[in-house]
Amino acid sequence: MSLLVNHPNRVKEAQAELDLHIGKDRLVTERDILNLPNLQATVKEALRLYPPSPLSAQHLAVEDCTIGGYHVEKGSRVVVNMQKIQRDPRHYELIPFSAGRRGCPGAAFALQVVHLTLASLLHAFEFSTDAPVDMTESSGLSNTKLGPLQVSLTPRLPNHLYE
Ligand code: HEM
Repeated sequence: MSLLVNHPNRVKEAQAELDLHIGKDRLVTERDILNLPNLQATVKEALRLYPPSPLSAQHLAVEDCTIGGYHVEKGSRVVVNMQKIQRDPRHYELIPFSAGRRGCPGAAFALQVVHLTLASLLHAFEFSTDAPVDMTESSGLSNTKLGPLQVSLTPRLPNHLYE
């Protein structure tokens, strides 16, 4: 949402897609998400630039192995810097939920909730701020904005849909 507020044209694009597929006479439902490629791309880009978990969990090497040309000794603990990889054009991969056998088992559920929440907010409200949103991140294992997001919301659907 913070990224979108800083890119008003992308908000307009996302809202145009919502108005086309859903209209203004009803609210978004989970079934609509498949028809919203622009919304899905927006979520992917936000997860690429600001993965909620920038580093993977620690993974223990159970045997000697080679990763990307580096020798990893049995017993080593390996942490993957996913945020760095996602921003590096030489190694670009979209892996906000990590990957492989120990990748996030909640990924499908998380995406379902994020898509529906973002779509519902964009469909139902216009967003405005006095100044660009400060994207400074706090330090820590999870990726949190240093300051809260403060925006003014204006309804953009008929009154009865907010009852
Ligand atoms: C946008 C939301 C979420 C993101 C970005 C995320 C990301 C991650 C990441 C990066 C890992 C580490 C995987 C690894 O190191 O290989 C992880 C692990 C895990 N996540 Fe999520 N997660 C999210 C939401 C959820 C939800 C909603 C659930 C449960 C309903 C969940 C349950 C778990 C569990 C149980 C693990 C540990 C898996 C294991 O060690 O085998 N996550 N998640």
